[in-house]
Order: sequence, then C-alpha cells, then structure tokens
Amino acid sequence: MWLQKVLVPLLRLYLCGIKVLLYQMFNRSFTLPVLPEQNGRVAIVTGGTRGMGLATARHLASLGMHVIIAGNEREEGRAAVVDIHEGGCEGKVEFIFMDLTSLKSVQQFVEMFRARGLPLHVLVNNAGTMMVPEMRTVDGFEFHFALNYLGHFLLTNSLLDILKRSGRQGSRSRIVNVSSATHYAGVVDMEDLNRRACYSSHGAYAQSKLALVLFTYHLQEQMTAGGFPVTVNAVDPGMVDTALYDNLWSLAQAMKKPVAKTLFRTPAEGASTTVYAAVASEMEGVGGRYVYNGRKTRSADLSYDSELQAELWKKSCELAGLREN
Ligand SMILES: NC(=O)c1ccc[n+]([C@@H]2O[C@H](COP(=O)([O-])OP(=O)(O)OC[C@H]3O[C@@H](n4cnc5c(N)ncnc54)[C@H](O)[C@@H]3O)[C@@H](O)[C@H]2O)c1
Repeated sequence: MWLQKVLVPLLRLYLCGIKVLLYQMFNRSFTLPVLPEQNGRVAIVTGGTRGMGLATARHLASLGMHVIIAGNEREEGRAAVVDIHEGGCEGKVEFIFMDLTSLKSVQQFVEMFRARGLPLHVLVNNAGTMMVPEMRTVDGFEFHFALNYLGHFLLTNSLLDILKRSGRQGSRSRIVNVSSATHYAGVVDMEDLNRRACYSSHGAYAQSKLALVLFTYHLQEQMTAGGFPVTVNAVDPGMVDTALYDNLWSLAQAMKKPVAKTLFRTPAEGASTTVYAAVASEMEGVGGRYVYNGRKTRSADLSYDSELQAELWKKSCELAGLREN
C-alpha cells in the first residue's frame, strides 16, 4: 500500500519535474503575440496576490481589463492592487477576499460579485498550493483537493450563468484552469478522493491537477453541446520560481535553489500561457485544450476518459452541494 500510494506518486512526480526542466533547458519561454485591447471587459483571477496570479492580473489590467483579484491573503491582496496601479496599468484592479478551502467563502465571494452586477468575460482559476502535510479543510476535504480543484469547481459553476450571458459568438467568455505537468503523474482515486487511506502530498497535488484537466474537458463538452459562448482550457505554465515550492522538504529546497535560478521560468514567463489562453485572438472559439508553452499539447491519457470525467463531475456536484445539470 505504502509503495503504491506514497513512493510511486513521489517518483512519478519528480520524473515529471525532471522532464520539464530538461525541456526548459533547451527551449525558450513562449513569446506572447500582440494581444487585443480589453477595455470594458472583466476578469477574475484567483490567487492573483503573488506569483503567476499577480503576473496574470498585471498583464490583463495592462490591456485595459477590470481585474478582480480573489484571494485569502488580505494584506498581500492590497499590496498587489497598489503594485499594479503604480505600474500605470490601463484597467481597474481590486481585491475581494475568497478562501478557496471553504465552500461558504466561495459562495460569499460569488454573492458579492453578483451584487456588483458586472459581466464576466474571463475567469482564471489560478490559485493553488503544493505538498502541504495532511490537513483537512473546514468542510472536511483534503487540502489540495479542496483548494486546487473543488473550490474552483464550485466557483466556476456558480459563475457560469454570468459567463454565458457575457459571451457572444466571436467574443466568447473564457475559463482558464491552471493545471501542471504533475497531472501526468496523477491518479484520481474515486473511492478515496480525500486520500484518507494512505496520504501522499505528491499524490494529492497530482490528483488535484488531473482533476482540473478532467473538469476542463467535461465542462467544454457541456458548453459546446448547449451552444453556449464560453470556452474552457487548461494551461501548464512549466516550472516557475514562486512561493509554491515553499513546502518542499529542506533537502529538496536546498537542491531547488540553484536549479531555480538557471532553469525555472519567471512568474511573468509562466503566466504567459495563461494570458494567451485568456485573451489572445488565436484562442477565440478554441476550447477543451491543454496548452503548454503556447501550444496545444496532449494531456495524460486518463484525462480523456469521458466516463471518469462524468463520474468526477457527479461526485464533485455532490461534494460541493450543487445540483447536477
Ligand atoms: N510554480 C510552478 O512551477 C507551477 C508549475 C505548474 C503549475 N503551477 C500552478 O500555478 C498556480 C499558481 O501558483 P504559483 O506558482 O504562482 O504559486 P504562489 O504560491 O506564488 O501563488 C499561489 C496563489 O494562490 C493563493 N492561495 C493559496 N491558498 C489560497 C486559498 N485558500 N484561497 C485563495 N487563494 C489561495 C495564494 O495566496 C497565491 O496568491 C497554482 O495553481 C500552481 O499549482 C505552478
């Protein structure tokens, strides 16, 4: 059990990391094309207070977008807003509190957003955590599963009617789910989504990122079937030097530092694929893709399993207290 649930996910995850680093050693970061102005359009970026979320929020605001940063760190949120405004961006930026580890907090954020009566053109599900020790959220869910996946599942579904209303043929609303190459090492354990049997932080992180890809494909299918003007894509930013690695074991931290300096991407480079999926003209009408380094890439074989997609969707509705549609 330990071998299969702890050691194997750990080795698979580090193997994924090595592959990404080798790629980054020989390939430059993706360069964004010229992006269209976004004046009058509205975006929500979860976890936009630092790292790639902040870089994404800054870039979208520089295009004239009204950006709402949703996060659980108020001080960091205020500082992010000041930082973006001081950079002389074109758009409006604000921070609204939302803790993705609490379903109630997500619902309160949605209520607050609805009360504003704003449209929503871009939703970037970026917030995340990695390799936290075994912990439960206030709702009793495993931390990675709740924060990286289930909170975003509830947020997206709760905002879907606004996204549908805000999109048009030729100018669809866009949902961008920030996944990771670690999803290739992931397994979704439908019998034990909360990983109670034998906890591995590596396995839990990889599962949450695979769940996001399964969710992306299933939701896109629903949008296409219903003829709704909304597209959904998953993006993979590569390995990026951010606070995400703060929970690594101390030995791994020490080894990471020199490697990160030379081979990791900067937050702005990492955010470029997210920004591309969120606003590039080339991505208009394009959905159900896994985008890496600005290109459509094949995701893990498991992620295309439509039965697993549907099963996860059904279970997620139950867990998040949503009615299945
Ligand atoms: N850094 C990498 O190498 C890398 C690689 C692949 C994917 N990713 C993904 O990119 C995304 C952004 O990560 P990053 O690298 O910029 O890390 P980061 O730690 O700098 O940013 C994470 C963001 O999530 C927010 N967050 C954390 N807990 C939250 C909660 N409970 N509620 C709301 N927001 C919360 C943080 O406040 C922060 O703004 C994550 O989803 C991560 O899994 C990162």
